Amino acid sequence: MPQGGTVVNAENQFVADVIVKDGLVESVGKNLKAPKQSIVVDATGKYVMPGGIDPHTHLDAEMGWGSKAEIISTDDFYSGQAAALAGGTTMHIDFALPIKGDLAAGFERYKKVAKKSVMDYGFHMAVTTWNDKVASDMGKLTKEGINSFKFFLAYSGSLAVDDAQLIHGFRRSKELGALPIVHCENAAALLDAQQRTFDSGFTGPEGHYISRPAVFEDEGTARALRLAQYVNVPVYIVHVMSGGAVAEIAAAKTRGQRVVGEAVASGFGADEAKIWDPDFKVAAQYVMSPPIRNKEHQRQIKAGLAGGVLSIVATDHAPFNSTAKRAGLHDFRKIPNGVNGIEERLHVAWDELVNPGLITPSDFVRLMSTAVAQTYNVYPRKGLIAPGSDADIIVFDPEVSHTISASTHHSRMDTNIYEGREVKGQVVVTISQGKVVWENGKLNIQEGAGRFVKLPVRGPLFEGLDALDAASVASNFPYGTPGQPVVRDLGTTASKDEL
Ligand SMILES: NC(=O)NCCC(=O)O
Ligand SMILES: [Zn+2]
Ligand SMILES: [Zn+2]
Repeated sequence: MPQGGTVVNAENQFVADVIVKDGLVESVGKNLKAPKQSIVVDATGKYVMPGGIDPHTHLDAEMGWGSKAEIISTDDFYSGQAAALAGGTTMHIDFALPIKGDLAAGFERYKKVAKKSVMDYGFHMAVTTWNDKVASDMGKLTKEGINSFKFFLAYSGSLAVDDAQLIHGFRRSKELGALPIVHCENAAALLDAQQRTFDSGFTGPEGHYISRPAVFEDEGTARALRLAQYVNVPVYIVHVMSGGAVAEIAAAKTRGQRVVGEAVASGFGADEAKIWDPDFKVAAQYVMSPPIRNKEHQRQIKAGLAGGVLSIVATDHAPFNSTAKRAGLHDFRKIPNGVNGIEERLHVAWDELVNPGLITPSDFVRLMSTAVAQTYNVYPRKGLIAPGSDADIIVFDPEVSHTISASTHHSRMDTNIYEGREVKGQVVVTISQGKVVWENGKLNIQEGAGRFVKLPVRGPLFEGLDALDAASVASNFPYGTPGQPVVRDLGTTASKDEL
């Protein structure tokens, strides 16, 4: 297996050989003798890293994301994962969506469509309403390998929850030791701004950008964080796209909250001006929510990643091809929201973060793989190159340049938001479950070889929360006995004006 390369884990990097056996890393060290029949990959002068883990994808997603049209995303679990492997991602966590609010029915559908998988995957479950069955299904799903629940504060009328439902969801997630995940935007302000923007004649994709100013994301992020503080539950903020949201997360962490901030490659590696392109096909592919913002926001997101305020880089790969995007030809509110990224994530992040010296290769491994494995409690099985860990490994050549294009990518998308971008650094070999699945620009994958990775609840993020609970109870009872109601003599007969 990889010989002579520089092994890079989140904590360190060192020159070593890696021996793989039966899908696991057997040994890591210098001058190891490769067992007979084993495949040797010459990694001299290259990096050998844990396979990427993308915690935010929407394959075979039966939602138009804001467009309300029942549109299915262009990549299914076969094509999306093929693209992932070609880009060095060896596991992803997809968002199972409820069917008419029914979590159990939604999860059954996703288990079926995932059968065509070629690599390991997990699931989050989205919660889009609140009732006793939702609360009960959340408990059942944690027994089936789901340890995180998604709440959208946007997409009114389809996926959005209100504050009361969010508080219920936070409380139930905490009870279960499951991580609540939030899409943060202000739904009411969005509806107001979208209507006013459309009425002002901005019906094209640029109307999407105009009607989702950063303040809506900043407010939604602050609200989600404060309600998580109220419930005292760890919280994961998806696709942070604004500098204000980065600042809200930094403030929450400073006051002691347990927050995982997620960036997405498009949030710091795509050109926000393209949504103004006169060609609808070009512009519409950049419609995602929250929108791709300007270079100053992108700078703050990169600083957040380099400085540890943001912990993870994902993609939010929600691929809708140019035909699907035409649902909003005359009304930007009907354009299915989403961009590609599952194949480009490592390349764009390396080019934007490592090549300019903002982060080290070890930081890169942490952001792209290790922090995801730790957040979702599958470390060190995943996210590490060490004996006993899964043999999900990539060989990365930092010297090779290549150009990103829909004409060569492995997604079924007919567009690519990074079209024509030249990047320095490329995944040249991907090993998944101990097998070489990507080498010399060729995939060698097998439908059905993918495994559903059950994600355990009550990971490290939930350790010691009760002590915090006790402290917040005490701080709410500056007088009297914490937790004890005050006993008063209210007399026995109500006065006549009280009757
Ligand atoms: N982000 C986006 O525009 N589409 C995917 C759905 C979501 O994550 O909001
Ligand atoms: Zn979202
Ligand atoms: Zn998403």
